[in-house]
Amino acid sequence: MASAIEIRGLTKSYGDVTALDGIDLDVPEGSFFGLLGPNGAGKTTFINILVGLVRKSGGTASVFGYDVEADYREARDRIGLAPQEFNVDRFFPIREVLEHKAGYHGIPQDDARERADEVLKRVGIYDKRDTRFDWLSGGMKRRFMLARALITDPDLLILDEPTAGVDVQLRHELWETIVDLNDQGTTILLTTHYIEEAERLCDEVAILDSGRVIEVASPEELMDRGTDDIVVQLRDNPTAVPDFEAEDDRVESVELDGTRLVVTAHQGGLVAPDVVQALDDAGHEIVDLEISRTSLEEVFVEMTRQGQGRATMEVEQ
Ligand SMILES: Nc1ncnc2c1ncn2[C@@H]1O[C@H](COP(=O)(O)OP(=O)(O)OP(=O)(O)O)[C@@H](O)[C@H]1O
Repeated sequence: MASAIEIRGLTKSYGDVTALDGIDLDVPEGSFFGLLGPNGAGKTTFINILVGLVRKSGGTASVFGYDVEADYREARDRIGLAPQEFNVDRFFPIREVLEHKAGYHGIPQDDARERADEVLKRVGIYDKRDTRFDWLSGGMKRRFMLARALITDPDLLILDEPTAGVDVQLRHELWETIVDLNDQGTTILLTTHYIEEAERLCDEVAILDSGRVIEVASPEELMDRGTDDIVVQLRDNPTAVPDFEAEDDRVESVELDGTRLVVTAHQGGLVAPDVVQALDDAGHEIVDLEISRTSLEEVFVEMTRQGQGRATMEVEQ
């Protein structure tokens, strides 16, 4: 599949600080791609290089085959960016802000009005079209940021923490809108501190830590790397249970505490039936069984722990 984003040996230094330390990355066209990393990992720097706000120190970066510096205009016109910060002109009605933005990207005035109305409807704030940005609620501001990113009908939509600080209801609405866009072919690059967001939405995630890509995988693959707990409640009080560790190399540890048995294993869902069978064969009656899956968050924290312990991810409340 062609790449929407192709990065080779990308570096960026701010004086003594190395923000990006030789990144290689391919984001396939049409994918929903997550960029995860603790604070200071280099995510914003990466995005800013793609949209021409920051000049790279070395390496190459292209968007749909256009170099982000040499072919700046072509590359930039294909990208819609919803940044973390509200960098919006606050003195004009939001529909006008959108029309200006469209004009800047070469969209004729009549089409610009039509597009502005369309994207405002799409994100559900059309009735606020004559309101100034400052007068919108926090959630409406987030919606507006998405509308502004969509005004040029981009092939690549970059969302830098699009749901930061919004309530659960709106988060789900924004997710729906974004998934719709992806279904229609828009490539999405998402950074988020909400691990659940990445887990739900992304086909693939890259984990960035201290300016390096330490992993690229699907959320499922990453979760399979962690261990799950198979918790079995037995009726009797056995002194010994079958040697699960010796029988299955996916099993990491076994702990028996009275009638409670905990088998910690990779791919717990697949190991559990064998555990049940072995216990049954050994004559133990099972009263209750529960599998607690490792979360992407646990895997993430483990992977980025070396990065000076700065991993600070939030969990949705
Ligand atoms: N303009 C700048 N001048 C100097 N250092 C900078 C500048 N911008 C970023 N940095 C540094 O580069 C590193 C990467 O920062 P960046 O903002 O890209 O990380 P991030 O992953 O987006 O973090 P966060 O999740 O906190 O937004 C950090 O050490 C940061 O302090």
